[in-house]
Amino acid sequence: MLATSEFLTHLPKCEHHVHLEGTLEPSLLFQLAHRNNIQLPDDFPKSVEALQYRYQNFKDLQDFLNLYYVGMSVLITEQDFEDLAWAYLEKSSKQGLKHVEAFFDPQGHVDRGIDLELVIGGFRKALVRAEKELGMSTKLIMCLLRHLPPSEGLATIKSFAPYYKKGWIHGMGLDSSEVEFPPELFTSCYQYARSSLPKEVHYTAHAGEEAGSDYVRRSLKCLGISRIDHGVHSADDPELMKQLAERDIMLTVCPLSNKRLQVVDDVSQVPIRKFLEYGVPFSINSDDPAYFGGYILDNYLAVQEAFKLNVDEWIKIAKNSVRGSWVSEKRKKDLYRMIDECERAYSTVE
Ligand code: HPA
Ligand SMILES: [Zn+2]
Repeated sequence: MLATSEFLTHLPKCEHHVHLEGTLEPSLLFQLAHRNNIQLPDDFPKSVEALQYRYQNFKDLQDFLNLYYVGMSVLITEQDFEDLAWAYLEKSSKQGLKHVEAFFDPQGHVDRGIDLELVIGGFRKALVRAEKELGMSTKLIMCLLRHLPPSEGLATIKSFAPYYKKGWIHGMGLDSSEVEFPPELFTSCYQYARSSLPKEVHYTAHAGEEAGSDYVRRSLKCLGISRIDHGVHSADDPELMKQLAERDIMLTVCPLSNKRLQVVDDVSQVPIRKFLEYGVPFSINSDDPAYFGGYILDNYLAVQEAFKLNVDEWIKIAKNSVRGSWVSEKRKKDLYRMIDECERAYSTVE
C-alpha cells in the first residue's frame, strides 16, 4: 500500500542531522539583527523575501556556508540561542518529531567573542523545555569546523569537556567545507576526544556530501566514527555499501539539502532505493531547514514524491532511524511502540 502524506505526518520521526544555526529563519534573523544592533554586510539581502530568494540559488556547499556564517552573527545572547532552538523544536514537533540529535557549531560563536556558556546554556534551555512540554527526547552534538586548524578543534574539545562531563553534550561531529579538508586532518582531534571525554560520547562526521565515497571510507578508517552524515556518495561504491550494511553504520541523509546545494539535480537522484536494496541503514533529515526549504516532514514528503514508497518501507525507515539513535533502550522501546501504533491506526483507517 502506498504511503500517504497523512500517514507520513503522523509517523514518529527521529532527526539526526540538523544544525541548530541552520534553523535560523530569515524573519528571526532580521529580528535578532535589529534586537542586537548588528550591521549585516552591505551586499546581504535586505528583506525576508530577498533572503528567501537568495536561498533558492546556492551554487554549492561553500556558497551556502558563506551565508550561513553571516547568518549566525546575529546570535548574541543566551535568549537568542534559546529562541532559535525553541522555534525549531516547536515547529518540528508539529511534524511528528519525537527524538532529535542536534548539531551546533561552537567555533562559529566563540571565535566571534560569544561566551560558550551562553551558547550551550541557551540551547540546553530549549532542549530541556522540549523534553518537558513536547515529550521529545533530545541530544546535542558539538561539531568541529573542518576549515579551521585542527589545533583549534582540539582547544574546542578541551573547553567543552566540562559540558560533556555534565551530560549536556552527547556526541561530536565534523562539518563545514568538505573537499579541501580531508578527514585525516582531524584524526588527532577524534583520538584526543575518545581518550579524554566520557566513554558514552558518540562520534560522527560529515562525509560523502560533495566529496566522493573515498571520504566516507577514510572517515570510517581514521576517525573511529559510528555514523556518517550525508554519505550519499557511498552509493557509488558497492564494497563500501556492503561494509556500511554489515557494520550497521547509519547514514543521515538530507534530501532537500542535497537538492539545494546541487549535490543532486533532483531528490529522485538521492540513492534511497539503493540504500534499501543493500540494507544500508539511513535516516531522513533536514540539515539546515531554514536555508533548504523544508523541515523534517517536508523531507519525508519529498522522498515520497520521488520514490512512492509503501507503508512497510516507511515503517522500516522509521524503525531504522530509532535503532541508529543515541538513546537508551527504554526510550527506543517507547519509540518503536509509537511507530507500531501509527502503523495500526493507519491500517484501520484504510
Ligand atoms: O550540509 C552541510 N555540510 C557541511 N557543513 C555544514 N554546516 C551546516 N550545514 C552543513
Ligand atoms: Zn550538515
